[in-house]
This record gives sequence, C-alpha cells and structure tokens, in this order.
Amino acid sequence: MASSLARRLGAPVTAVGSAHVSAAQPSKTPLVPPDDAVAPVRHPEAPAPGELLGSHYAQCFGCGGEQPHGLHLEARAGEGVNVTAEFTVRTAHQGAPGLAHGGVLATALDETLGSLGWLMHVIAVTGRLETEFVAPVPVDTVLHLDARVTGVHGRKIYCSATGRIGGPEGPVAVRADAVFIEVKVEHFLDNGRNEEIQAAMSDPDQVRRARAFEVNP
Ligand SMILES: CCCCCCCCCCCC(=O)SCCNC(=O)CCNC(=O)[C@H](O)C(C)(C)COP(=O)(O)OP(=O)(O)OC[C@H]1O[C@@H](n2cnc3c(N)ncnc32)[C@H](O)[C@@H]1OP(=O)(O)O
Repeated sequence: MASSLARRLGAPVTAVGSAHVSAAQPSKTPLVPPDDAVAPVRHPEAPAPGELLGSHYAQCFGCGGEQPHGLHLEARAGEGVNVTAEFTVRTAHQGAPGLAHGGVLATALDETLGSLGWLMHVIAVTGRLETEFVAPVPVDTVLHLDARVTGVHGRKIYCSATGRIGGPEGPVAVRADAVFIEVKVEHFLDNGRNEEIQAAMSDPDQVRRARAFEVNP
C-alpha cells in the first residue's frame, strides 16, 4: 500500500469520484464478530504502549490540531489492539445548554475506534456505528475513552468503545459497537475533494502520517 500512495504522489487527482458502495440495500452486518472471526494482530511496528498516536490528518474534525472547533481528541496505544483517548467537551460541542451534543459524543467514539487502525497498520473506515448514551456529559468534562478490536473477519474489523466521566475508571457515559471496513488509500484519493487531496499530498508531514497508518506488509 505504501507504493500505491507513492505512485500517487505528484500525480494530479483529476476528478472527484463518487464512493463505490456495492450494496444498494442497507447493511445488515451484525455488530458482533461471527464465530469464524479471528483475533486481531498487533503489528510488530505498532506504536509502543502508552505512546501518543497523533493525528492522522491535521484537518480531521476528531483529532486534527488545525480544526478550531474540532474535538482535538488525543489517543494513546494500549498494550494489545486497544487504545485510550481523552476528549474535553468545549462550549462549541454543546447540544442542550451546557451539555455535549450526542453527535459530537458519537464522533469521539468513532474517532477513538478509528485510531485502532494504527495498531494493526490498517486503514479502515466506519461501516456501522451503534452508540448508546448512558448519561449526560456536561461542558468542560473530560471524556475518558477506551476502544478495542474484538475480532477481524476478512476486511471487517469489529470493535467496541466506552467513554467514562470523572476519570478512566469513572462511570460509563457513552458506549459504542462498530464495524470498520478495511480500505486502500485509494478510497480517499478517489473520493476526496481534489483541493484537499492535493494539499495533503504536498504536505510531507501528512504523507509521513499516511504511510505510518497504511503500511501492512
Ligand atoms: C491517509 C490516512 C487516512 C486515515 C483515515 C482514517 C479515518 C478515520 C476517521 C474516523 C472514522 C470515520 O469517520 S470514517 C468516515 C465514515 N465512513 C465512510 O465514509 C464509509 C462510507 N462507506 C464506504 O465508502 C463503503 O461502503 C465501504 C468502503 C465501507 C465498503 O464498500 P466496499 O469496499 O465496496 O465493501 P464491500 O466489498 O461491499 O464489502 C466488504 C465487506 O464489508 C461489509 N460491509 C460493507 N459495507 C458495510 C457497512 N457499511 N457496514 C457493515 N459492513 C459493511 C460487506 O458486507 C462485506 O462483508 P463480507 O461479504 O466480506 O462478509
């Protein structure tokens, strides 16, 4: 996959494609791994336990440092195929007065789950995400998230996450189960808007981040 990215470097993206979605019907993929799913494998070059994963894209609404109203979520590698993350709810994230918007909390869960790809050196996008909102989350709260892969079946990565308040061992406020689908880097190159693709490819830091994320020899 690294070579696929390298091939595209310097090659102008001429058109914005439409996403290839093969199923016209809504997905029926369950959120629990099937019996013949396999255990996830931590890549030998995965970040060390405790290491800050960093942002996969500076403009990402979930983790990007250059998004003023983004979540600025920071995730760290766990010891297995798991991560921990923190997200501080800001005033820009409100739904009801003084409370986090549910969609923002779902984003925090989605982003944390998405960062699991760093540990397997796989790029994956959210296919299904089911969230449960257990308790309201006030502004200025630090949401302590953890996420783990529960099984892999072909390109499907089954994973779950929780978000706790009051500390990493505090009560659960939100939780999610999800299926991510492994994709090639072309997924982004073929479907993203040309302007942002070109900007990302001209940024050596972004290319380095993408290579770290995607390589899966
Ligand atoms: C540069 C660094 C960047 C790094 C970027 C990292 C970004 C992380 C950001 C946080 C996460 C996000 O928000 S990601 C953004 C939100 N998500 C998206 O935009 C995805 C939009 N959807 C799509 O583009 C597409 O539907 C895909 C890629 C998910 C699947 O299309 P496809 O590739 O044609 O897959 P297809 O062959 O049909 O199916 C393969 C297998 O997956 C199953 N499958 C397919 N779609 C789904 C689905 N939605 N939910 C469940 N399961 C599904 C099928 O049943 C099949 O199982 P079987 O028959 O094999 O059993």
